[in-house]
Amino acid sequence: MALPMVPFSSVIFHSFNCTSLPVPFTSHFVRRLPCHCSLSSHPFSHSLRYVHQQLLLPWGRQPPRTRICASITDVSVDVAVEEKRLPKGETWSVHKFGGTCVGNSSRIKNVADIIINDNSERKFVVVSAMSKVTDMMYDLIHKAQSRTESYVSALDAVLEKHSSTAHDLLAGEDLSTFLSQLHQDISNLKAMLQAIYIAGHATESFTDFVVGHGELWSAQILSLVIKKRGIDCKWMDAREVLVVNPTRSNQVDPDYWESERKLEEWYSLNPSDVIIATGFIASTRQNIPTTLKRDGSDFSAAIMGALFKARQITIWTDVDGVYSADPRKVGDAVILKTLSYQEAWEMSYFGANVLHPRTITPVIQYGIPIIIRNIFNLSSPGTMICHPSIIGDEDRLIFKNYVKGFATIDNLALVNVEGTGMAGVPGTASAIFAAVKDVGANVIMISQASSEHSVCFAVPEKEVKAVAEVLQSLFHGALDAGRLSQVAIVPNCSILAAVGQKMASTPGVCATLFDALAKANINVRAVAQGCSEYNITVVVKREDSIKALRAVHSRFYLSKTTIAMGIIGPGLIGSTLLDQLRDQAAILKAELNIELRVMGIMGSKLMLLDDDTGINLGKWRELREEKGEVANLEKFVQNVHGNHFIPNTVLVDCTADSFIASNYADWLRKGIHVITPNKKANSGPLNEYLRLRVLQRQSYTHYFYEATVGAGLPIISTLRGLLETGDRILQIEGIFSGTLSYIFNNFKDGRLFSEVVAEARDAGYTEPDPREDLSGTDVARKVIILARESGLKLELSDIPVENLVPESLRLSASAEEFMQQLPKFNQELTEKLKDAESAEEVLRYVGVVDVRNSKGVVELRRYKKDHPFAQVTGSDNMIAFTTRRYKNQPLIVRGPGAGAQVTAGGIFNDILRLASYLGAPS
Ligand SMILES: NC(=O)C1=CN([C@@H]2O[C@H](COP(=O)(O)OP(=O)(O)OC[C@H]3O[C@@H](n4cnc5c(N)ncnc54)[C@H](OP(=O)(O)O)[C@@H]3O)[C@@H](O)[C@H]2O)C=CC1
Ligand SMILES: N[C@@H](CC=O)C(=O)O
Ligand code: NA
Repeated sequence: MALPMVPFSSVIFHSFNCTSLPVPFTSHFVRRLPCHCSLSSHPFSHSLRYVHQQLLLPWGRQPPRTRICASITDVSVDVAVEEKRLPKGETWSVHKFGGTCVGNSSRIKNVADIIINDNSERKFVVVSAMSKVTDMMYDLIHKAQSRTESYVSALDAVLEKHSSTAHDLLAGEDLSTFLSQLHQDISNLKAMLQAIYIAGHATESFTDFVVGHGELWSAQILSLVIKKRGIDCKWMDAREVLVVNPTRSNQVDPDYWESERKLEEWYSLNPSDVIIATGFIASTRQNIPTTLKRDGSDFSAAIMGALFKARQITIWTDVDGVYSADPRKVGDAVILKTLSYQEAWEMSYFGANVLHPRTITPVIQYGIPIIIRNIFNLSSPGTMICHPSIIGDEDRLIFKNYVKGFATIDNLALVNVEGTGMAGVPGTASAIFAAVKDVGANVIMISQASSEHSVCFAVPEKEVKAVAEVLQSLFHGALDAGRLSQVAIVPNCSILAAVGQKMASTPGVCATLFDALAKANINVRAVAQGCSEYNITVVVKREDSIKALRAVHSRFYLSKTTIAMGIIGPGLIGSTLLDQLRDQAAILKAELNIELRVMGIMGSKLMLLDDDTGINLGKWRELREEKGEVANLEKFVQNVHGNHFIPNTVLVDCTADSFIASNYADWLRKGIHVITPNKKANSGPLNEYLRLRVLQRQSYTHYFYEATVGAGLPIISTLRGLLETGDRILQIEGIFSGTLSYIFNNFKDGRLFSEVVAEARDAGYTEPDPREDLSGTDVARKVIILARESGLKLELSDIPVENLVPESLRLSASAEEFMQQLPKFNQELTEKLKDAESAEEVLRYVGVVDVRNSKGVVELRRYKKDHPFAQVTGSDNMIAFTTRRYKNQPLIVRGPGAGAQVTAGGIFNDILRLASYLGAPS
């Protein structure tokens, strides 16, 4: 056969000899061939035009994408039919709009806008039924088969919903065409439901036929709305194209081959740049209507995307994208910009609101990206699920973070089959899981110790009873004989899964995960790491599930340390600390990724609580006035620690209160870190102190108290450093009181003692009650703290103290009264000063920890004017460590040892130390 000249490029031609043209071509062609004319007598062009016209007739219209050319010889006409095929690939994008997106008239309009406003490429649009319609349709079936007559009124409601939507959106011929189709469908459905009502039963295909109508109507309405706006647009009943085969597990597998063939056929008859198709519904090979089951419309979009080899598929929904964790559980969860197909797969398995895993399958082989976007927030770019190779450089870096998201599955139980008889016995695992399958339980995670002594797996809590019974009965012989020691059930468990590309093969990921859990005081019951490398799964107690999720999320994914803080005692030091936190917050966040959120501030009378993103430190004082409530320590701790989204809690005690200090042990036990400048706990009863230390060392909670000695000066840390590196402390001697240092540095040149004390108090050096300083008790507490730190087991009462408070003022009612009375006693101190001065000496109030002799002392001493202690000025502390290494020349730390700024700075430093212990970058 001679082929015609083919004037078209890059199109597919079928060539026919006119004698062998298939029906309907041949019949039309031959029938209409004018018998009066001989083909050869026609000029070529005329014949061609004629053949062209004739061959188009079978379609009854002009298919613009079908062109025919023919060459005519004396004996035959060679016809080439250009079957302009479905243009595939780059030029198409697939969009899927879920039920909420087309939930009412204005939303349908909005969808039309989205489609129309972007004419950059051809669009294949899959729509679900209007929201709630599928449920309404299932309800019709349910009512009819349970012989409830209200199916008739329920059907009327379906009719009303669609007819009123159509009236809102359409007019003229479009409206009447749609309404007539709608009425026709409704009357067919009525007949069908009546049959179901009579039979009291609906077959699966009847059901599928009925429920699929929601999509038929929404697709028709949307296509008419778009057409009304002047866009050429076709609607597709996907049952004419999508062919699926049912599987045993009540799912369906797409028949791509057949679907593609049907799609091309459909398209050649309905060519258009915008196609609106029904989601959810399909046909079997036998042409019986069926559905794609759960999440069917997403699946429809993915299959169509694969058939078109679309550039991308956009799933329009009502969330901004895929979150790094369930945002209802983790307030800091963020929208992921990208996810690999496998990551999306894993996330959805673990219950994240991503896509059903089967939705991803059709697109993987073509590497078609799926974008999840929020129709109600077009400014959000959404989450792209794609092959890692197509992610841009910036995102690729994020990809390298390895861990993408976290999810939990609750209400599980662990089953642990254990015993020596399992090792090396082939078939044990298979027997276990065959039995589990027989009772219909779903195994969610399996872990077998390499010693083969135990197989442990997780099943839904509601299935565990049956599993336990079947295993007990299966293995009762082995249990009786002792080959198996137990079939144990651990109820109330949850699974926490970390998902990320290559995560499982990257050094340090597991360690960080477990470290985050340990630091949040969470016990791990079982572990499984999929060989797929996309997932690490741990089993934790149900009640720890959210805490575990938050701990790993904040530690890992966000790589920032978020700490919930409660500040107790917003007095001089506490409020200065709050101001410092306020001023430094942005820098900490930007440079160290540390986020400190003050969730509560409590004084002795009022407290201010926040349970969201933390108290605004710019106006906490006003907020306390406005919203402050009666102080209640229990409620305060519960609010700060029980906060929903932050895994780590620290309570900062800025009081001088013994009762508050007596709670530390309880807080540490609860996993709350404690930081304080309050000396009461460490200088209180020895047994309580020792208990606190043991408790703290045994847990993963931290207790820091640098500011208890020398305020912001590094005294405790220096001592710790010496001890931990193996030095031995011989003596610690120093000026430990900022107040007394200030007093004796300024009590000269004829000044009055009481006047200088008042200055120290005004400067914020003194304790809330200055008698604590003047009595030497404050220094004695510091001596005890350092003595105990050095290993001495001393009580406060073991330290002899020289008390500078006049006897008669020791019992005066208040600090104020004491200050008023003090001037009466100036003479006594002035005489001591004169004595010292006349011997060319200075007075210094010192404390000594004599480690070699296990004792301490606090007293007012006289020093020669060239002694280092004589050189101090202002509120300086000077602490000299004499050690085995620093024997001839002591290690000296000197600087201001009291005052609001330096003390708050010392506490702040402890907070940052905690953050770095919890994983903040250093
Ligand atoms: N000043 C300094 O240079 C240094 C001080 N420190 C220590 O810092 C701590 C605070 O000192 P400072 O700020 O000067 O003292 P303040 O008296 O100024 O503040 C004490 C705060 O504690 C609150 N408070 C007291 N009892 C309770 C309670 N039972 N429950 C809740 N809140 C309570 C008070 O609340 P309210 O006002 O409502 O009564 C007040 O806000 C002390 O332990 C001190 O030893 C440590 C090193 C240096
Ligand atoms: N009142 C104390 C404050 C620091 O602990 C002092 O004066 O040193
Ligand atoms: Na200090």
